[in-house]
Amino acid sequence: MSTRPEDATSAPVSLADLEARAAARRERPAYGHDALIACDRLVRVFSADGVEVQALQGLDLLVSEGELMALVGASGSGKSTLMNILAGLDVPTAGAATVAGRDLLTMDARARLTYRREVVGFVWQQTARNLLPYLTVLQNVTLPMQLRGGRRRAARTKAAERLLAMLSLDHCRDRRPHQLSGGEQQRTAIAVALANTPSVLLADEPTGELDSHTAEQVFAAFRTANEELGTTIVIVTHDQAVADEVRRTVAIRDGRTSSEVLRRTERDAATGREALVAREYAMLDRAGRLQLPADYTSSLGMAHRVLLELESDHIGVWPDPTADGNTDRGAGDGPKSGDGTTPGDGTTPGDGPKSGDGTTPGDGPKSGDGTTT
Ligand SMILES: Nc1ncnc2c1ncn2[C@@H]1O[C@H](COP(=O)(O)OP(=O)(O)OP(=O)(O)O)[C@@H](O)[C@H]1O
Repeated sequence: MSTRPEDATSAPVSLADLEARAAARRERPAYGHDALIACDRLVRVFSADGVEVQALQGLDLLVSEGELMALVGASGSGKSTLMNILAGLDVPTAGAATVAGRDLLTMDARARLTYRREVVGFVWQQTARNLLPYLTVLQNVTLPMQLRGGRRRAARTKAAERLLAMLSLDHCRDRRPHQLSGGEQQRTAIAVALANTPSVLLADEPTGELDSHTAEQVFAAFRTANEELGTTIVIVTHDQAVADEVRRTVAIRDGRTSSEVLRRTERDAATGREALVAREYAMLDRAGRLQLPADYTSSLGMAHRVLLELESDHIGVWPDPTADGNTDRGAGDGPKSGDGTTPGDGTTPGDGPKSGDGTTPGDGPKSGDGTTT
């Protein structure tokens, strides 16, 4: 049975009730309080030739310590803008962003420099941006340690050699970047980015210029860093193979996080076989906004206005029955159960969670929905 908002009994609210609500809100932990990266309604507006471009339009993103995740999105969706902000190279117009407890909006120039040297490491697509051509691999890796200061030369060399060994680059130690393959250059870039043991490693299209086999090796280096050093890693990528390899892929659309794919290994109860199952989730932002996938809405002719119905365990979304082309159903008819439009009857997108399958609500659509790999 549906529970419409107007069904709720509206008892008078006393001043004491309001005070209790306000106190409960104050005591609630802040948004993203336990995340390593927390972006809260992040906005970045660029002005060029008198025209304003809203590159980020209230983007929310939380990344936990120790995660290895990918960011994907069409060209112009705002990925690089976000990465530049997280790297401390750009400042958002509005919103809030913290990384490892550093407030990215209020840092002064000095704090920003320390942040870039010690808290984040980055790997860019272009090798020229990652490595100094006239230094050897070992010198490239020890340079950030030297700039940070505090360690003797022998300790720096030892730490750099450990990183090179971890990333299978020992043989490249004394070579210059032009004497390395594309994959070795990017793995060296990872070693440089890890030199000062940052909390977060950011990578913008790190496999963009590599063939698939080499890209695999570079991705393996990120995984090694994540597993052996516990570094939190965020990779912007167009490479579906990379996106498929991580447990969490966040999609950015029009300057906001729009959907997430979470992957986990599940064992088939009947066969005992393990399989990687991927599920796509839509993101509900802090203002309660939800971006429905464009292919879902267009397949049902949804535009501008949709009908919502609150059920005990889900919310139904239906095309506006009063819109042109939907005149067969009267205004306000709403989706009645048993009329063939109720979720679960196989006619709604995604078909909703199935009952009796032993999974909890929120598990999302089951195999056969196109998201299972
Ligand atoms: N410095 C700038 N001045 C003006 N507009 C900018 C600037 N940087 C980015 N933009 C605009 O902001 C939007 C987001 O750009 P961004 O580079 O973040 O997208 P992206 O998702 O990284 O794209 P791509 O995958 O092509 O690199 C685009 O419309 C872009 O033109």
